[in-house]
Amino acid sequence: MPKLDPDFHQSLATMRDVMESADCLITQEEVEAALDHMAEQITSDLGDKLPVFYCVMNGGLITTGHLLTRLGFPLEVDYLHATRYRGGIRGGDLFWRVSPEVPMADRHVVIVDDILDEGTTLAAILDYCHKAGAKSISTAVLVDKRHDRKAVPDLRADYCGLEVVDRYVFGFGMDYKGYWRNAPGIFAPKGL
Ligand SMILES: O=P(O)(O)OC[C@H]1O[C@H](OP(=O)(O)OP(=O)(O)O)[C@H](O)[C@@H]1O
Ligand SMILES: Nc1nc2[nH]cnc2c(=O)[nH]1
Repeated sequence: MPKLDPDFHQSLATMRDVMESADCLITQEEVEAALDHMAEQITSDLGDKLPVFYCVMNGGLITTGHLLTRLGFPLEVDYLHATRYRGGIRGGDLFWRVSPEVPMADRHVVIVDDILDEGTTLAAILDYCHKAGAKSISTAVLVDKRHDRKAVPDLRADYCGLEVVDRYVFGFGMDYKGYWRNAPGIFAPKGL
């Protein structure tokens, strides 16, 4: 019989406990309503522009999927992978893992991410889009975290679903130490 790995069981128990004891900040119903509203605004602004949507992996995956199925107009989808938290709960230098494949030049570009926190990630991606010659650049984030530590003062997304308090959050694409991106709503670990 194979030996059981004690670290595995410890991690499983810890991650179950994180979810069970977490505070639910935003319910799935509230997230869905926010996505409906974002989709209406985006449709009205970009519905006749054949835009390209770029998902910021990994966190943007779930927001992008839910948002795109609400958009009833022709669009293209691509992704880019830039990360600065890399499984931790504090941001570091931005690391570009994968650059976009669909060229941005002369296109209406929409960047989709899960969260605008300090804004370092979004600011760097905006810079990339400008340099790549996008015709217009729009940003869509599911949540904006309320605090005064933005990398660029007053940095905002063009389309923002919800605001969250200044706590480390997970769910709907956002991870806690790599886990629980699948949590259906937005949660904060107890005590964080
Ligand atoms: O506004 P900022 O403080 O720059 O943080 C926001 C970014 O942080 C998260 O990504 P992360 O680097 O954790 O990578 P991930 O998408 O793989 O979780 C999130 O998905 C955003 O892209
Ligand atoms: N999961 C997660 N990722 C982040 N990236 C920046 N802020 C956050 C946060 O609060 N939660």
